[in-house]
Amino acid sequence: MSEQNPEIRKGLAGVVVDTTAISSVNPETNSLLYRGYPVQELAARCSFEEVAYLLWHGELPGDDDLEAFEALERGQRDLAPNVRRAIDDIPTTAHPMDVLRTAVSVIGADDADSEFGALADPFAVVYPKALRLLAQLPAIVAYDQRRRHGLPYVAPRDDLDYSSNFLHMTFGEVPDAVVVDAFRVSLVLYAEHSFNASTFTARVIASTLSDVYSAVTGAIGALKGPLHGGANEAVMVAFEEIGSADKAEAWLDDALASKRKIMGFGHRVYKNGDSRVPTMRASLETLVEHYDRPDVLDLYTALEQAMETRKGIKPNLDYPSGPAYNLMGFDTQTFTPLFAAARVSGWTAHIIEQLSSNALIRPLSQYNGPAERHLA
Ligand SMILES: CC(=O)SCCNC(=O)CCNC(=O)[C@H](O)C(C)(C)COP(=O)(O)OP(=O)(O)OC[C@H]1O[C@@H](n2cnc3c(N)ncnc32)[C@H](O)[C@@H]1OP(=O)(O)O
Ligand SMILES: O=C([O-])CC(=O)C(=O)O
Repeated sequence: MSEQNPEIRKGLAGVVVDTTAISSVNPETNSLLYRGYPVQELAARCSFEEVAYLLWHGELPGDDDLEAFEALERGQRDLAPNVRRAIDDIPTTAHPMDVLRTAVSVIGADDADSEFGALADPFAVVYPKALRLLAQLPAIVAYDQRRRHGLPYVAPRDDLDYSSNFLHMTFGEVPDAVVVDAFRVSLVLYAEHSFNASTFTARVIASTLSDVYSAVTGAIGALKGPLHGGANEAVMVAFEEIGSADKAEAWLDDALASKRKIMGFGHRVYKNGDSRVPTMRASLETLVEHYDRPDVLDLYTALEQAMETRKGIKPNLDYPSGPAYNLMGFDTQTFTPLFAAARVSGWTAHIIEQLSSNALIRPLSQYNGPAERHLA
């Protein structure tokens, strides 16, 4: 690369910026591996807790490891009173991702030992904070949805697994097993995806030796955008705009004519379909059957087929997860915070990895402003 004619890759498209042992996204084989395991196998057989453990530790837990891990996670699920007060002070006109971002900041400001420190052992420094955030994000997300409906905080239950407790704290009861299972699958699929925009944001912030909470707060900000995690919310908005399957084609033609991006379709890395979609679509199908809502699947399929015909672009994970979260009873604006609650496992695994072999992330740019000039 010469200074005169540097190769510029807008959006870092196709640029390999570092190595990672956490996950591998393989568009050629349409596969996604977490620490070597296909995500479909993990989604079929593992709890979200086991997957978070795998991402952080590099191996699946044995029985004793899992028991100890679950005890730690279940023991820290409740929110401190000042975090709840901070949430209460935020107007309900604020987006739930803004609430989540703020609540994580408050948790970080409460941690008297928030700095990375000497970095002799990044895992030892980051892991307890990562686990605390993983345990507390459901309480923030659930409470925020409830207060918007005038409902009180529901205390966590330590006899429930992560997914069941999350739903219990949101809805005040644990729904049928089929619903809990679809929710668990979504969390496993959302947990990790290599150097996506929010994870890269977390790594950039970690690379300056800032702190875990700043890195996670920044990642939440990056995830909020509709080109990234915000798309699951935007999918539902589009479904509501369309209304029914018979209107999907006309809606799409209008949207494309006005140069709109169709949310939940396309991907920077997968150009021939997102490896996670079939698994999440199968879970959506179980929900459609459970709630007897074939209209949802009809609309899903109609828009997917129209998009394939018009643009040849396939859905990403946000496409099936949006309607799935809607059927479960989550508010549309709560969808991206659910993504964040799962992805905090991946973000923090990457923060540990970044710190374990750190280099300040600071690329170059080519200047194209005015030539040197001087004050008159
Ligand atoms: C879990 C996740 O975060 S997955 C991503 C979630 N985001 C979305 O669903 C938002 C909608 N999708 C998009 O905006 C894009 O597909 C992105 C941002 C995800 C990927 O973008 P890129 O890799 O930069 O692809 P790019 O934007 O260059 O698209 C290539 C072409 O396909 C078109 N295209 C890509 N996605 C879409 C879409 N969803 N709707 C309409 N056209 C699209 C682009 O307009 C572009 O067309 P052009 O060459 O005529 O200009
Ligand atoms: O990898 C990406 O760019 C976006 C994505 O699918 C994810 O973060 O899950």
